[in-house]
Amino acid sequence: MIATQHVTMQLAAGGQRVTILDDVTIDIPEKQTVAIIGPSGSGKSTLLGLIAGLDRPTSGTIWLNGVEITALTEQAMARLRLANVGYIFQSFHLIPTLTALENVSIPLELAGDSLASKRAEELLHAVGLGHRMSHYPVQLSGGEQQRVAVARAFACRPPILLADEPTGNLDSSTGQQVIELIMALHRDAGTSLVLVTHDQHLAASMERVITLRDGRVASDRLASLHQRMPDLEP
Ligand SMILES: Nc1ncnc2c1ncn2[C@@H]1O[C@H](COP(=O)(O)OP(=O)(O)OP(=O)(O)O)[C@@H](O)[C@H]1O
Repeated sequence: MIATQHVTMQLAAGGQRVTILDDVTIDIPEKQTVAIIGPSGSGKSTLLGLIAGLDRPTSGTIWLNGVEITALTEQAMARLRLANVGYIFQSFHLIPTLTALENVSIPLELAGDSLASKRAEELLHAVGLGHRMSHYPVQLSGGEQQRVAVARAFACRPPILLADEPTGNLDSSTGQQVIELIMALHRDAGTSLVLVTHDQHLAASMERVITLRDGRVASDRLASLHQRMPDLEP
């Protein structure tokens, strides 16, 4: 479903070339839940952005749903992203001049859905915001804005959901509600879920935990069911 092969990312900073990702090879099957963890600056967000096709690696290849995205034009990449990838940002990234309903409708309209507005309404009801549809982002709390962003990310029923510290700007109980919402939608829609987080507890609830250090994969572990659900009887 998601594969990176020998992905390296270098950027110029202060007149020097800095290696941000170094030979990253990972393979994520359909429907798997994955946490990417690691120290600040280890390359987590950069890797997620490359998987989403928001940027291109210096070398190496990336495959989404059987397509080598590193070989696509910008236009083809945008089309593929719309159909395959939902992305949730730490700071919500809603369009401030559009209402909640319009923010969720946009990807559906871009995908040519003739019932975009109706489907966006259903999604906002599903995330508990049926009473906030005509509110602008500034009129919504952080948790509400993130729920709109979650509805938007799931709008086109993408097979891949990427989230970059989705609870980073929320208090712990609001963050927990947003995670429960993401997990419920993930289960319903059968998406793969790749989540960057600093939260060890959240990481431990994913099926697999990939740790980056200095731009390299330092460890890649499948969690046992007991680690993920400690209350389960042996
Ligand atoms: N446009 C850029 N130009 C130069 N260096 C960059 C650029 N973007 C990111 N970096 C550097 O790349 C490294 C990795 O950044 P990245 O945001 O991927 O790390 P991260 O693991 O997500 O960090 P955090 O947990 O703090 O969000 C950092 O050292 C950062 O300073």
